[in-house]
Amino acid sequence: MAASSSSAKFIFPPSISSSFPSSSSHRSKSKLLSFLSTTAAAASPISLKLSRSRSRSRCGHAPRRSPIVATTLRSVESAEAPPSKSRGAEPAGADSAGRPTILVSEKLGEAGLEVLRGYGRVECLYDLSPEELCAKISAVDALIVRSGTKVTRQVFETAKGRLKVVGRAGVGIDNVDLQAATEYGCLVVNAPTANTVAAAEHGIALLAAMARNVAQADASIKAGKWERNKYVGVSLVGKTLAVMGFGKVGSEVARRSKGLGMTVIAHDPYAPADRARAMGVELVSFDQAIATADFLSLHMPLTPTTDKIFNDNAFLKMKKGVRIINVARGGVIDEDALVRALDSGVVAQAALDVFTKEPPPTDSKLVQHPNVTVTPHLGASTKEAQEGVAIEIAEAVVGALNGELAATAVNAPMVPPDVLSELAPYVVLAEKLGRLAVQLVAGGRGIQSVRVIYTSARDTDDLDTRLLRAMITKGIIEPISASYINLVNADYTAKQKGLRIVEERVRVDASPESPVDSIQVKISNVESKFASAVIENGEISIEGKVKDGIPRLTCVGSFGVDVSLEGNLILCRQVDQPGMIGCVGNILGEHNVNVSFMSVGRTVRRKHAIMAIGVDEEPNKETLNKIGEVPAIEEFVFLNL
Ligand SMILES: NC(=O)c1ccc[n+]([C@@H]2O[C@H](COP(=O)([O-])OP(=O)(O)OC[C@H]3O[C@@H](n4cnc5c(N)ncnc54)[C@H](O)[C@@H]3O)[C@@H](O)[C@H]2O)c1
Ligand SMILES: O=C(O)[C@H](O)COP(=O)(O)O
Repeated sequence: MAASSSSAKFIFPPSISSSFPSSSSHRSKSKLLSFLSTTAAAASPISLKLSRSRSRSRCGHAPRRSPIVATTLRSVESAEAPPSKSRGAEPAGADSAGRPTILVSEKLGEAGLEVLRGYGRVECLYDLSPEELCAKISAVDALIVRSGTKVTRQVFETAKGRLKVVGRAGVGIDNVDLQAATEYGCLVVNAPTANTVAAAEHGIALLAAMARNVAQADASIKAGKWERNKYVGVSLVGKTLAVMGFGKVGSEVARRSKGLGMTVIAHDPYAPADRARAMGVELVSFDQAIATADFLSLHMPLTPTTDKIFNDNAFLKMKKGVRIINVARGGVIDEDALVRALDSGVVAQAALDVFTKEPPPTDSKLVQHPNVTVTPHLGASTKEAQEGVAIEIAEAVVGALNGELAATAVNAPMVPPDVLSELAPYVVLAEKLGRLAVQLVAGGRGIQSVRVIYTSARDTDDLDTRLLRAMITKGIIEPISASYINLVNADYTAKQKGLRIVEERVRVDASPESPVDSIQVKISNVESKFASAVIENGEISIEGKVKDGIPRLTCVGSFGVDVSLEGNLILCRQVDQPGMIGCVGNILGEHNVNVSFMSVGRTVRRKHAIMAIGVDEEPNKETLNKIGEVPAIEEFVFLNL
C-alpha cells in the first residue's frame, strides 16, 4: 500500500495501476473470510447471518471436538483446582479440523465452556501476565475475559489481525481498549444482562451489612469480643437512597430498596423519566441527589465523564453522615478524597465491592478504614449469574466467529435482524461492486472520493446503508491493501486512507418489496483501464442489481449489461458486428476456459457494444492476448470478482 495511514490520499501501488495482480490468493481469502471473522466455515464469500436468540443446541451442529483438544483441555483445566498456566505445551492456532482457537483468560462457567468446546479449540489459561497474554494472542481467534484481564492496544497490535472477537463475560468493558479493537477490526461483545440481578443483590447485601455493621461485628466476635454497644446500626426504613445510574442494576436496586421501605431517588442524565416514574422513583440532578441522600448507591459505568466523579468537591456537597455503596467501578470514586471524607465524618460509612486498582494494595487506607466494608469484586459472583454470563458470552462469541452480527456488539453498529435479513443479497452485491470498480481504475491521483447511489421505491429515509457502505469499502480497499475490513473498522479504515464515501438515495418507480433497486458506484478523478466504464462527467460508473436473489452487474459506464457477479469477468468493447460472441468464445474454448455467461449491451446499433463474459477459470496471458488481437475488439479488461 503506497499510502501510509497518515497519508491524506488513497493511492494505488504501481502494480495495481498498470495491471491488476492476479487476485486468486485474495479470492480464496475472501472465500474464507466472513464479514466479521476469518475462522468461520463460510458458505459464501460473505457469511452474514442473523443473530437472533440462539439456543445451545445449535452449537451441536458445529464440528465435534477432537481427541487432541480434549487432552489439551484436561491439561489446563480442572474443576475446582487452581487454574494452571500453559507454558506453550499446546500447538498454536486452529486444531487439525481447522476449528478456531478460543482463549479463556478468566474463570468461566462450565455451561459456557461447553458451548465453546462444541465450536472450537478452547484453552483456559488464567492469571496470564500482560507479556504472556501478548505472546499467546497471535495464535487465537477469540479471547474471553472478565474484569481482571486488561485487553490493551498492545494485545491487538500483537494479535496481527488474527484476533477477531473479544468477549467480555460481564457488563463493564472498561478493561478493553475499544478504540484499538475498532482500529484492528476486532469485534467486542459483552454479556450485559445475566449478572444484573446478582449485582443488585450484592448492592442490597452491602447496604444492609453496612447499616448494621455486620462485617465489623463478625470480625469482633471472632476476635473474642462481645461489643453490643459498639455496633449499633442505622435503620433503612424511611431513609432516602439515591441511585446514581438508573440502568439495569440501578433500577433493580431501586426496586428492592423500595421493598425495604426506603424513599428512592435517582440521578441518570440518560434514563427516561417515565421508566423511573413508573417505579415511583424521581429523577433528580447530580447535586440534588448527593445533597438529599442518606445512602448513595453507585451504578454508572466508568467513562471519562464519571471518572472520579465522587471527589472532594462532591463530598463537600453531601449530607453529613451519608453512607455510600459502590458495586459499579472503583474509578468513579476518588479514593483518597473518600478517605478524607470518612475521616472528617462527612461520609459515615462506605461499602465497596470495586476499587480503582484491583486487587487494592494491602496497606490501602481505604480498605483498612474501620468504617469501610469491602468485598473483592463479587457483584457478579453467584453460581446462577456466572452460568448465565458464561452461556451469554459463549453464544455471542460463537455467533461472531460464525460471521453473525452479535446483538451485544459493543464497537459495531447494531443492525436489526429484520434489516439484516432483507439486505443480505445487497451486501454481497455491494462488495462485488466495490471490488469491480477498484479494478477498473488505472491510476491517476488515487481514489479519494467514491459516490454511491442507492435507488429504491421506498422512502429515502427507510434504508439503513451502514452495512452496504461498509461492504463497498471492503470491496474497494481489500484488493489493494493489507487491510482487513469489516463492519467494525470500515469507516475508520476508509477515513485513515483518505477515502471519502458519499452516499445518495434516490427514490424510483420500482418494486417496494425490495429495499434497494440498484446500487451505483462512481469513482471520480481517476484514470480508467477500461475507457467505456467512464461516463460523460469523467466518473468510472458501474451499476448492479439483485435479481432473483443473485447480484448482477447491470451497467458499465453507459452500456447496459446483465451478468451474474461471480467468478471472473472479461469486459470487451467492440464494434457491434455479427460473429463477435463466437469469435471470443472460440478463443476461450481453445484454451479450456469455460464461459459461464455472456451479455452484450450496445449504445447505437452496428457501432459500439460491450460484451461481458463470465468465465469459470482465470485465462492465461496468451488467451487474453489473443482476445486483444481480435481487430474488432477496441479494448478489454479482465476482472476478478
Ligand atoms: N460489581 C460487579 O461485579 C458488577 C456487576 C455488574 C455490573 N457492574 C457495573 O455496574 C455498572 C452498571 O451496570 P448496568 O448493567 O446497570 O449498566 P447499564 O448500562 O444498564 O446502566 C448504567 C447506567 O448509568 C447511566 N449513566 C451513564 N453516565 C452516567 C452519569 N454520568 N451519571 C449517572 N448515570 C450515568 C447510564 O445512562 C445507564 O442508565 C457498570 O459499571 C458495570 O460494570 C458491576
Ligand atoms: O461489569 C461486570 O459485569 C462486573 O464487574 C463483573 O465483573 P467480573 O466478571 O470480573 O466478576
